[in-house]
Amino acid sequence: MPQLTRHPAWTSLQEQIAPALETPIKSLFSDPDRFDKYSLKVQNILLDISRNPINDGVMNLLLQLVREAGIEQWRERMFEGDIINSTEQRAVLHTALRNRSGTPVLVRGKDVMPVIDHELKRIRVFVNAVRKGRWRGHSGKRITDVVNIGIGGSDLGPRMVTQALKPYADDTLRVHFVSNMDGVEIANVLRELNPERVLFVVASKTFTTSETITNAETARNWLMASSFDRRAVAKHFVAVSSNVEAVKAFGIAPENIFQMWDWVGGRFSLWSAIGLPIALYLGFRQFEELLQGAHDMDLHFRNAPLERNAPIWMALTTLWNSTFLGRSSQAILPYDWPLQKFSAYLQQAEMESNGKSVDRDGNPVPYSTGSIIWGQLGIDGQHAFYQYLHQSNTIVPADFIGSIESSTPVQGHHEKLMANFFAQTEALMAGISADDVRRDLTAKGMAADEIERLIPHKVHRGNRPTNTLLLDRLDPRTLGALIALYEHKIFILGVIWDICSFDQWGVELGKTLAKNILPELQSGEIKPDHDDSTRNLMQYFVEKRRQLHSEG
Ligand SMILES: O=P(O)(O)OC[C@H]1O[C@](O)(CO)[C@@H](O)[C@@H]1O
Repeated sequence: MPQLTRHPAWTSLQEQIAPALETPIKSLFSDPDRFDKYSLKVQNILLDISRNPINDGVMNLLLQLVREAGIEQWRERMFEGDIINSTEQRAVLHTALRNRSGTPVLVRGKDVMPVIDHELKRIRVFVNAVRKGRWRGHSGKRITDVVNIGIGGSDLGPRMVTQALKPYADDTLRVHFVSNMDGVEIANVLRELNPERVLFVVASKTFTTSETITNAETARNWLMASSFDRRAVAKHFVAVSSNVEAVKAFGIAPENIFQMWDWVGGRFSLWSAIGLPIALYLGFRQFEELLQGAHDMDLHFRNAPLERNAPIWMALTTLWNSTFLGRSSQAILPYDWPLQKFSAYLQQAEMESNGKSVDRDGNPVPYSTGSIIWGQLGIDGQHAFYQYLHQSNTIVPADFIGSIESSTPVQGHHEKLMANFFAQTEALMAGISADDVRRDLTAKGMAADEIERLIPHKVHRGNRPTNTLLLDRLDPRTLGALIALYEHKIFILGVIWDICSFDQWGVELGKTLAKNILPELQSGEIKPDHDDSTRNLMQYFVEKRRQLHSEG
């Protein structure tokens, strides 16, 4: 498979860079059909990409490029369970986890749907038992609180979704999340809980992740300290993992282990038993709705023509803005309070997947790959970093996500929120010229010399690209579709960039070094083979710590 730069469309697109940078986006709207051409409705999501520096010629070339990169073949290979995670020799089948169509999916000739359905059934039975009070704590009390212990993909998905769908939860169970190695987090969570009524879900695909195992051990000690016998673990701990032996060694009974498989990447795993906290919190039916929404998006991605295919559009706008126009970051800006964690979730999904610099064959790629994903709730961001978005010299393409109906309507709020939503994307594209500033200030009666002094500060150059995603409302099905939309975008970009989006070797080196450093911090004997800075800092840490301890 040739690298991106060898495709004919790559060369043609290079010639389009200068004109795209010189052409104001708003001038592209001289085409009266632009909005219709560059917006589409998929499930309950209206996607508008018209405010990007992309004209019809560029769009055609981008579509040619994605075809030349073999997206149609790669897409089928993914859905069909082919081994496309080449460095780990694995299939990539988060789509099978939400396959509601009843069709088989073969991995190395074996249908994986029966094991997926079996595990889903186990989740349903377990969730119903806990929620209805048939599954009780060791002392016979009803479970009231679920604590998910996991990190990265074993945390961010369930954490984001449970928050996003809070309006759909009842009062049956509370959920809490512990991911951080800093003991402050677990201490804060445990302080609020009654050990007789807690269910811990230890979520770790590998069950070797040091943060998770450390937190799980602390939770188990806390449980034991409250005068329970060891058998209590069976009623208060379940695990989700593909490493059954390690979970058993930890002391969790085999019947309390929910399975995941090596063909599910951690950051794509909320559709598996990693979603257990979601199902416990919302009930199994709502979890199924989430799966259904994602499956509907899968069908759209698989079947809609590339010309009007939402994940393809999302990928192409990012590709054009980043690899071609050099805009290396992308802001995710939800105007839906429940989507608070959405940018953090996408940060892992996209940056862990596409932050690569060699192609599938290990050759360096001569172009930038994955964007820097960041963001927060848009309305709060307006009072924090939007100044930068509007007037700095760095252009940050942004996705604006809002809903037509609030999932928790409160009189007088939603229109005001959405007025800001529409205003910001309009301002980012259109800006305000010196003439307009002059006219405004003159109308306000300001003195001419004062006006001229202020003009350069008040001008907004505009021309900043945005995508708008307008949801009917943030319900489980729509959220499922929204997440799947971004997952496919990530996949498509990986195909175009010719990188392996499904491994994450870049997280390993730091983990290995931390393992080596730990005994040195514990013993206080710092080895000479660190670089000077690391050695001196560790030495300072050890000595200062000793001193602080001795001072009490
Ligand atoms: O589920 P596990 O195996 O504990 O891994 C947690 C996270 O750690 C990572 O491997 C990165 O360190 C992620 O890819 C993963 O989501």
